[in-house]
Amino acid sequence: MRSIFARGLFERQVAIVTGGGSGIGLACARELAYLGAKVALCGRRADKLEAAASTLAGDGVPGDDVLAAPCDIREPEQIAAFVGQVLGKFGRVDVLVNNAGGQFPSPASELTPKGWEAVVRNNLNGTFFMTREVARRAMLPARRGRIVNVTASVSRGFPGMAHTGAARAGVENLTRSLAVEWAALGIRINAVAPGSNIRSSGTSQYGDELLELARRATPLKRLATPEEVSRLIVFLASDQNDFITGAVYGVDGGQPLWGDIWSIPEPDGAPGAPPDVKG
Ligand SMILES: CCC/C=C/C(=O)SCCNC(=O)CCNC(=O)[C@H](O)C(C)(C)COP(=O)([O-])OP(=O)([O-])OC[C@H]1O[C@@H](n2cnc3c(N)ncnc32)[C@H](O)[C@@H]1OP(=O)([O-])[O-]
Ligand SMILES: NC(=O)C1=CN([C@@H]2O[C@H](COP(=O)(O)OP(=O)(O)OC[C@H]3O[C@@H](n4cnc5c(N)ncnc54)[C@H](OP(=O)(O)O)[C@@H]3O)[C@@H](O)[C@H]2O)C=CC1
Repeated sequence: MRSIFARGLFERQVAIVTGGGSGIGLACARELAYLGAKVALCGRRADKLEAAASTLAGDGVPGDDVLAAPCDIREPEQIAAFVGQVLGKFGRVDVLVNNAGGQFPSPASELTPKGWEAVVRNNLNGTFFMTREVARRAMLPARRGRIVNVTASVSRGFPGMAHTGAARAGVENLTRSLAVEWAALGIRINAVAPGSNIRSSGTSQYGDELLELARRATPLKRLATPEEVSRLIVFLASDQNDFITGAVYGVDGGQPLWGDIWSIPEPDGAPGAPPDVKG
């Protein structure tokens, strides 16, 4: 485990990382723990969380400084129980990384109400309910806290995954609203938007073909690691960040600026045909 930040940066702090069992979330949890934080991870699958706890133990993090417990962020009762567990064990929450999320590819016209809702609940509702719970029970009473929402690169829309595009855009706007509502209350809240070019447990499920397409559509012409995302999240989550709030940062190698980032059919009509202008 390595970090560009000084050991002890998060000494005596407690950090929740949702989706901390894999990928970007696990990279954040490892870095935060390396820098001195006590970390609480959640996800739906207990086996992934157990493996993550073993990884942290392998990094030399004392078992007492780690809590890894199942919690589906789509279920507000599970969020309340999880936050209660964290407060019961550690007594405070200084950092919340809302990283859990995901979706499935589908043409918008094929999305069922259930599929749409599953993705909006997973990304927008879950992020808000976790944030609200942590803020009310820990950060607002303490008048301090750092929240980082992990979204996705959706500034050009997300054709082929409209549900997640809408949900992530919702999280970005939520980030701005809460930044202002809670600015005077010691809380800073920002968002980090990875491109589809981070090689992780998440993107591996989309296959090598998509990752190669993403690489080619990236001006920097390479994929990134979860650790390259986590170091920005960790900075925004630290007390060293006091003057940035309500911001959304891409970690994407310039991908939103150029190229086709996602393989879907051309819109209806002959590719390249000029619009049918009458008159
Ligand atoms: C590459 C681009 C950049 C992004 C990268 C990343 O994000 S990396 C991170 C990537 N990591 C992740 O994405 C991980 C997290 N993502 C997930 O767990 C899922 O995408 C989830 C959010 C839909 C929850 O899933 P779940 O199984 O718990 O959900 P549920 O049982 O509640 O079902 C609700 C309804 O959703 C529908 N539906 C579901 N799947 C599909 C599908 N493949 N196909 C079609 N439809 C699908 C279906 O209608 C289903 O109802 P049904 O027909 O069954 O009655
Ligand atoms: N890698 C990339 O290129 C990109 C990633 N992102 C986003 O970054 C975040 C991390 O992704 P990444 O690490 O790559 O992928 P992963 O699939 O490895 O990470 C997603 C994590 O979220 C957890 N999770 C998903 N749904 C829920 C839920 N309802 N409740 C609790 N936990 C949940 C998963 O655990 P479990 O299965 O146990 O629930 C998993 O640990 C996600 O929000 C993802 O959408 C966005 C754009 C690009």
